[in-house]
Amino acid sequence: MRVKVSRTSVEGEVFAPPSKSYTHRAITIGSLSEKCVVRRPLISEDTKATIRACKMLGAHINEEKGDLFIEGVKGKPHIPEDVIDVGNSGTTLRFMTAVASLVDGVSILTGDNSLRTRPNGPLIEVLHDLGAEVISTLNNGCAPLVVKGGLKGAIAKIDGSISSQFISALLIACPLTSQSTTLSIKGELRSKPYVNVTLEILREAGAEIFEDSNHNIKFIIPPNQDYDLKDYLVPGDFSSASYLLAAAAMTGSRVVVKNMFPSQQGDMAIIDILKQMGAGVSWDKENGVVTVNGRDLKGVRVDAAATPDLVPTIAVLGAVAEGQTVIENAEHVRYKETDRLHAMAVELKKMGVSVKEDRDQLTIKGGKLKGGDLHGWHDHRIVMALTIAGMVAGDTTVDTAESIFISYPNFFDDIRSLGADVVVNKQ
Ligand SMILES: O=C(O)C1=C[C@@H](OP(=O)(O)O)[C@@H](O)[C@H](O)C1
Ligand SMILES: C=C(OP(=O)(O)O)C(=O)O
Repeated sequence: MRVKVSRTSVEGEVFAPPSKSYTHRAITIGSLSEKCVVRRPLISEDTKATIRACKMLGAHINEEKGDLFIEGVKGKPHIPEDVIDVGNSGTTLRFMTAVASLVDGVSILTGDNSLRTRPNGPLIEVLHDLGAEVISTLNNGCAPLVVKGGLKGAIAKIDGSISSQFISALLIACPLTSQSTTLSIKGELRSKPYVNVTLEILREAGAEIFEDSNHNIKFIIPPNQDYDLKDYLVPGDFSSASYLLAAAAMTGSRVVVKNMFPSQQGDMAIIDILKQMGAGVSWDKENGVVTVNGRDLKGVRVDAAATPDLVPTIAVLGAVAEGQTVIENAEHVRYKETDRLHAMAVELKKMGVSVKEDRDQLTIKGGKLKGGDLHGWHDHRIVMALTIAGMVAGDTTVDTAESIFISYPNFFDDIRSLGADVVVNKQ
């Protein structure tokens, strides 16, 4: 699928889609509970992968009027009857690898071409230390993964620099084992807010996990716990909303985004980043309403350690801002659906922008964008970021646009409802 984007501004109100991260966790933890209703979940390709995997592991999940009704496995997932295909979803792979480690038997997990390049080494090692056996069939730490259950508690350490999803996965599985676990994080924990999202929902489900952040972060997890996530309303997604807010900021327009209540999402940082860049932004937290008034933007220095999913958005903002934008502490952004630092550098250069790519950062000199035929890299966040850049440049096409179905299926409808001239060509 290819989109053709013409130069346009945006104006109006839109309701942000539900959070992908909260939805994955609510379905997973709901499936490990006895009964659960997940209200207003995100239904997208990635969250469908989690629904599929949880069903394979024994949960019954029905969708009714947009809500998910789950009859769960009460902490005891079943042996899956077939290979679990998680598609493009890294979150699903990491969470289900840990959940499969609780199964009394063998599970096999795989996914699409992109998913099968993503690293899992630290998770595989620590699951082994905790009593399960996980084999990467190609011995490269990537899926396909064969998981032989037997997870028990222990004292273990894990590298936090590649993906926080490893830690979230362990926090979900370990409370259900028969021995206590102490999990220490080696080095810096990147994407930490996502661990806080996990802890928030686990605690809502009644789990007890203690965090000690004195030196390195350490989690102490008592054994033999039960989950009881009864009724969970998924909040709006700040990563998805970032494209709408940035579109207004970049095109000098006014947009109101609703369903933006405060939560544990690190990507709420987009609001401060836009303010620092000079956009007019107000956030009515009580009513969950963010209003952006676009103005001339100036370059900014952003530490992306906690907010990797904002990087494509910040990169296009930097590309139209006056002066230099530096996105630092971003090496983990290379381990996503694609190497997003490289992808954004390549595509912005096609638009005439000066970009310097280092291992851990991008340095962007903002200026005038020129339109072009851009590659979306089969990556939803690259496609959405390039689409809004195209609204400034005009005369732009972006291919592999179907990847928006991974996290924000209504993205083109929403941006068009704000007046953007974006034509979707299904071929
Ligand atoms: O746990 C989650 O829901 C996520 C964690 C982040 O990944 P990493 O922890 O791998 O950086 C983020 O990039 C991803 O989109 C969603
Ligand atoms: C990286 C992402 O998700 P996941 O890791 O679940 O594939 C994302 O949504 O940008």
